[in-house]
Amino acid sequence: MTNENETVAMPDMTQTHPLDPLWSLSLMSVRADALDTALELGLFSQLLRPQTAATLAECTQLDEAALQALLDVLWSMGLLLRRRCHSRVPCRYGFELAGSMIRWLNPESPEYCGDSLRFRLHSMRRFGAQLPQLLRQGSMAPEAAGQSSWAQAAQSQIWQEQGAATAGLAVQAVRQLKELDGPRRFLDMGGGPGRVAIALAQDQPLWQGVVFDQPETAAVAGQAIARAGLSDRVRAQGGDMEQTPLGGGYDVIWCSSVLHFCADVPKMLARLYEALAPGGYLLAAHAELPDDRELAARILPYYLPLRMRGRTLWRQGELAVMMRQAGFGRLHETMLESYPLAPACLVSGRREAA
Ligand SMILES: C[S@@+](CC[C@H](N)C(=O)[O-])C[C@H]1O[C@@H](n2cnc3c(N)ncnc32)[C@H](O)[C@@H]1O
Repeated sequence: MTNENETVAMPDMTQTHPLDPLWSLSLMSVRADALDTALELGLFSQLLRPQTAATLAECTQLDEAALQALLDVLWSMGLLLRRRCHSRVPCRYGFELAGSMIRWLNPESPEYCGDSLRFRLHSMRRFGAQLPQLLRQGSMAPEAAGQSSWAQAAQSQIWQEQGAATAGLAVQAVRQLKELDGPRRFLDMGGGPGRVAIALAQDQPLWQGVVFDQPETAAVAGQAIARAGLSDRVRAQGGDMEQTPLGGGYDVIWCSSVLHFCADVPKMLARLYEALAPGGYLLAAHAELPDDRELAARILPYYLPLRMRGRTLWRQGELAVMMRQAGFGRLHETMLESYPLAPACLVSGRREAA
């Protein structure tokens, strides 16, 4: 109820409302639930061929009217194609998984990402629910993600995200390096399940490589390397990156989303520098806190849990400065727009030839 003295906002009919970005948050949450539900119920594999809500309801034993409404939402999200079946009323539509989504959402595809999508959604929601408590009580324990959870992640979401994005980005970054013809050696530091290393070895048939990670995760990588038939050129090594000898003479070290977990980053960068052969490159891909607000909006939500665990997200450019201080030359920064979940900055640096 308003009284005479209260004012009423007069929105501009032709513009979106200033509250639109906040209203969108609730709508986004429904979209996320729609995707989560479709993945949980295995709807996308049923939608590899065209289906109406009625035929899909019959084979899935789901409610037709509810399914119709869900399919419309999935179509509006660009996940399904929708075609009108007949020119009659009420009109019927056939739905089918959109061609651009088949590689990510068909469970039979080697690039299937359904588990990682669901995992990220659920873990972000769990974290979000703890926010008030975290603000009252202070940071979460830094070791909330212990060795076993990294090994588990390596078998599911990290494997899928490496297949969807990280491995391809690493291959492209390595191809751009100069003076690296012939047989070379690479290290994937904190490489998780090893899909990046597998892709690098497949792209560079003369190269040999090592995936270094904590022992339980390195075991997961070792199995993947064996399945890929690459055990003669790539091996997995278990250890603690800050303590265990890393070997030496590497021509390329790839290191993505790992340095956040180091207690002493300058010391770790010095170790990586020492592990390189003269003329070798470190390629370090990590999210940074950008100065640009819109870019920050894409990055900060994903890294809020990490920061609340007391881990560091460097300000834009800080990693490059630390690399320079560690002795790296030819520093170059590239924004990786298609890094999993949020953009990251790839900083490359060279151990200059003696
Ligand atoms: C966010 S994941 C990144 C995995 C991979 N580099 C990628 O970009 O997909 C971080 C990785 O660092 C590894 N890691 C964390 N602390 C480590 C340590 N002290 N020694 C070795 N590896 C560690 C984890 O086991 C995990 O595989």
